[in-house]
Amino acid sequence: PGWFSEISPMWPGEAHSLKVEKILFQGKSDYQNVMVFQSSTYGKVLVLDGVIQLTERDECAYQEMITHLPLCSIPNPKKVLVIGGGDGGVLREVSRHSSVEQIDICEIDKMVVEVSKQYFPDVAIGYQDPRVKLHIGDGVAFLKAVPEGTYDAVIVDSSDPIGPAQELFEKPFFESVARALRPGGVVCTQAESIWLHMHIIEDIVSNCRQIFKGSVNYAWTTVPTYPSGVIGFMLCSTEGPSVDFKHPVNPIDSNDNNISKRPLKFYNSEIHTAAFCLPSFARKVIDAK
Ligand SMILES: NCCCN[C@H]1CC[C@H](NCCCN)CC1
Repeated sequence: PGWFSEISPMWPGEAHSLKVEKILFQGKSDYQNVMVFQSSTYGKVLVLDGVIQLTERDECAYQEMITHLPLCSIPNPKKVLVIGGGDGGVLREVSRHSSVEQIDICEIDKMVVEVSKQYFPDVAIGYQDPRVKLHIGDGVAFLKAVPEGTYDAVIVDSSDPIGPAQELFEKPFFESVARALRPGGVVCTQAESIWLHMHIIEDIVSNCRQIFKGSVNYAWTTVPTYPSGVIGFMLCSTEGPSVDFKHPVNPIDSNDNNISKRPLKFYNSEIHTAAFCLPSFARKVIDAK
């Protein structure tokens, strides 16, 4: 018992804390320290290098939004690639889309997959979908090997720019995503917090505007256990059939066809549209022409 505090140079001077009931796992993979603990009020918690990745109580807000914001914005997603997302939560959400035929996932750290399957079965259930193909490796290398125009959607469910995910925030990676997408294809990336990282977001937006010639939008959601309580996403489309991210064209089917059989806890079409409404200090930077 005691408290876990998420102290990081990425959010100086502040730290979100969770009361710990029991530490369930501690290990060191080839890439990072991995820990799982039972919290008093948020269920089990996954921590990588001291940074909270997900809790059982609020992971729905992140996994549902990062998945359905892109997939509900195009009429008939068939081929989807997940970069990162080793916990399997995004796979669980992608599986709700019956139009999807192929789900590739490229996760660099095998320990994250194994630990999630053991301690977060309701998250890792996504791996049970027969359409899922798991590749353990570096997302940048994976994308280089992908034939041009392969995917309808790419979801970049990364950790933060300090550590293994650093290159997933840089220009060459965005260029390789654009090449792997079909015309009018969409990408959704984890894009930090408007309260903490406006400078990182500014760089990401500027790179995306140069690379993605369709639309480029920033959306955000609330995740109480992420620092500042919010996290954002970059939604971009390649040149081709236009994509209006703010008005979903592909509603989530009824819940009978998804692997987890559980209903959506967070996402709906109103919150989809609302997610793109930004406070003035953020809109000034993000929508700057
Ligand atoms: N599938 C869940 C993966 C979670 N991705 C990230 C985990 C770290 C988190 N830090 C938040 C830092 C402040 N923006 C961002 C999401």
